[in-house]
Amino acid sequence: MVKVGIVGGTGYTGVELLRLLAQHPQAEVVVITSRSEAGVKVADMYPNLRGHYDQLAFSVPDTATLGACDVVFFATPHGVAHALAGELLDAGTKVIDLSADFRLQDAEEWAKWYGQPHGAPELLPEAVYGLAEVNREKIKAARLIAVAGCYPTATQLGFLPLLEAGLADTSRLIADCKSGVSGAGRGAKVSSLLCEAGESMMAYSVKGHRHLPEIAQGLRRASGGEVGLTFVPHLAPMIRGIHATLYATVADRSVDLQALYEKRYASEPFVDIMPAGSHPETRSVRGANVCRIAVHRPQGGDLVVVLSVIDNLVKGASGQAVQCMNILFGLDERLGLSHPAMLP
Ligand SMILES: NC(=O)C1=CN([C@@H]2O[C@H](COP(=O)(O)OP(=O)(O)OC[C@H]3O[C@@H](n4cnc5c(N)ncnc54)[C@H](OP(=O)(O)O)[C@@H]3O)[C@@H](O)[C@H]2O)C=CC1
Ligand SMILES: CC(=O)N[C@@H](CCC(=O)OP(=O)(O)O)C(=O)O
Repeated sequence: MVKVGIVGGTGYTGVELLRLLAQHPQAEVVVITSRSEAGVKVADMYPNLRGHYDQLAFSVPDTATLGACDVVFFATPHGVAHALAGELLDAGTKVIDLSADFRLQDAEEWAKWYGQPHGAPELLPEAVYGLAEVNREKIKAARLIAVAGCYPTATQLGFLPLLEAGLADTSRLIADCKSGVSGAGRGAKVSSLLCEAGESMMAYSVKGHRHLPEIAQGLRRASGGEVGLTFVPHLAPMIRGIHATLYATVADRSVDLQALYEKRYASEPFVDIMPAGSHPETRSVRGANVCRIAVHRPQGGDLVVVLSVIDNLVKGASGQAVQCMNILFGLDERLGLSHPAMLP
């Protein structure tokens, strides 16, 4: 059994980790932290977990207790893992960080986008970007994993086959993405209220969103050169889900894009290339660790449109983190993650 600790157990990604790990046959959550709910039993706060974690209670973060775990997940706001990861790694505990603390390789770029100095630049060289579909071998040997962000997961998985094959004009890529409101976290915010987010939709951070450098970093790695990316996120009136509509110019009209995508992801357990002409819905991945992709070339022209959907809390965060844990500990990658999505 892998002994698991979770820092930040009361947020949406923390409780989603608990839900997924409740069915994991080879992992046991032994520590879960919350400063505000210390002493409260997990199943008293989250009744969906009754019968699964009846003895487990929140405790204040303590590196000695967390350091006795095999792996610690950080489901915390940006900056928290910077402060604690080093001590845990020294204690021999693996760290899987769901925040963006170690996703950007350049500490100065991180500071620019996150508005604070990077708190642990010395750990950046060993941090492995947690997107199994590009980094599986590195994840196997990692101590510190920076789980890919939600928009970056949907966007990178959608663009990768085109970029790796050198088919797209990388100077002009467009990612038009919609997210459910749970992407904003559980903290109270006016913009997350039902009366603000329901029955309405809006773009935000068009000038520059902090996921732009993360996506661009991944696309540069895939294409082997600079990329020109326009990324526009939108808040959509749903709870879970990301829908990415991706645009790229592919001058060679003879390429069989369906075959290209099917081949690229043929051995990936969590990427589903849908039949030609499909329109994947976010509800088809709700609760599941799956990215469903459809590739289109409208009117047979130069412009390729890729549709990519994930559940932001599963393949975009906690499911992806469990997938990384499975790889890291030499387990079957699908453990705890093979359930289908919820419909309706
Ligand atoms: N929501 C989403 O769809 C996605 C979120 N993420 C990332 O995952 C992380 C968590 O997100 P989410 O679950 O939405 O976050 P929330 O804001 O909902 O939850 C944050 C959790 O962190 C704890 N926490 C806050 N400050 C500290 C601190 N200084 N030290 C220790 N614990 C702290 C809180 O508990 P307490 O204050 O009681 O200690 C709480 O349990 C974020 O970095 C987010 O960007 C990544 C992908 C998708
Ligand atoms: C709808 C919404 O607000 N989404 C969040 C992104 C989700 C998230 O938490 O970002 P990380 O993956 O970097 O952790 C945002 O735009 O800031």
